[in-house]
Amino acid sequence: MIRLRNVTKRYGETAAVDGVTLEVKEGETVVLLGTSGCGKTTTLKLINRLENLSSGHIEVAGADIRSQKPEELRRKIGYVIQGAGLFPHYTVQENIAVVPRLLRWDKTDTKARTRAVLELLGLPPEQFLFKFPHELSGGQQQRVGLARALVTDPPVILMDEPFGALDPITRNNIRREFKSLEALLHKTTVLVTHDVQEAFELADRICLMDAGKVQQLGTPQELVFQPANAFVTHFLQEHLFQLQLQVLRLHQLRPFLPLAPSDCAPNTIILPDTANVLEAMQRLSAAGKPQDLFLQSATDAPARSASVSELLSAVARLTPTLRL
Ligand SMILES: Nc1ncnc2c1ncn2[C@@H]1O[C@H](COP(=O)(O)OP(=O)(O)OP(=O)(O)O)[C@@H](O)[C@H]1O
Repeated sequence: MIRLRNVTKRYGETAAVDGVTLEVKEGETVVLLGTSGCGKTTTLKLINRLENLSSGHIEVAGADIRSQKPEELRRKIGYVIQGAGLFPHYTVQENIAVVPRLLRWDKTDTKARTRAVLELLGLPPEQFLFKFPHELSGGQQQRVGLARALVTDPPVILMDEPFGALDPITRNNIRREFKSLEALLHKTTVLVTHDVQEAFELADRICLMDAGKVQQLGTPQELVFQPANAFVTHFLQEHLFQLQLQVLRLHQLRPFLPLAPSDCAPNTIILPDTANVLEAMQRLSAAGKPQDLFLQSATDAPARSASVSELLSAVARLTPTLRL
């Protein structure tokens, strides 16, 4: 759906983006991750032509971006920026209608679609349509920003630090909601963040950048267990144990876990074996007393159960097998 080939952007002598090759498949979420100044935002802006390429090629939906007018290209792309970027003197309704108005949509259609998209994002229209941005919380503003990007139902969404301006708790909550949003499920998405946790939570694949170059493009599990070079190892080091637990699914631990007893204790925590190990640990520790976890499987594989220590020792036995 989006293809970057050997993309470079120079500002004078500096290459902000330096020979980036990257493909984002239809329906996939790729997260551009890296420290400040590594070229994430510039890469995003090259895709929707807010910046022009110095060299290389970018295709969106099979067509070279330079073969189409920027307005035409941007019709296929929703863009969400940090701090939502709402117009302060426009109401929520007017903010969301900006693009439909440019596209000369029928007013009744725009209103209906605006209401639908607000509902989708958990903002009851009767309560929010006529509010101004300063009357909204940061999280609500962010959702309006997302509504604005989604209102024309574009196949591609670009997001630049969409949760960057929020406090950590709101950020976590919105991120969780956002992940389960039906409206975003099938969109081809490129999201920029410098937050490692956020990248690992949201990405199908992560593109880790440094100094304008791609250091590794891979699934979260590949980055953790098969880092491409010393930079990747060093970048993830601080969070490594948590990331390992986050990328491992319970079903991967199956061979190393005891068979469940035939009678499941009444206070057992039941989780599907597609859940990640971190979630399982969090559930077990939140219980406040020793409990067992029961793994529920969609297949008819024999049932497994585990205590915290059994989970940890299964992780220790599995992880060496995942390294190159
Ligand atoms: N318009 C510009 N003119 C000159 N240099 C620029 C311009 N835009 C970006 N740069 C430089 O290009 C490099 C990459 O910037 P970019 O904004 O893409 O990084 P980033 O990874 O998104 O950083 P951040 O997380 O801080 O937003 C930086 O060194 C920046 O100073």
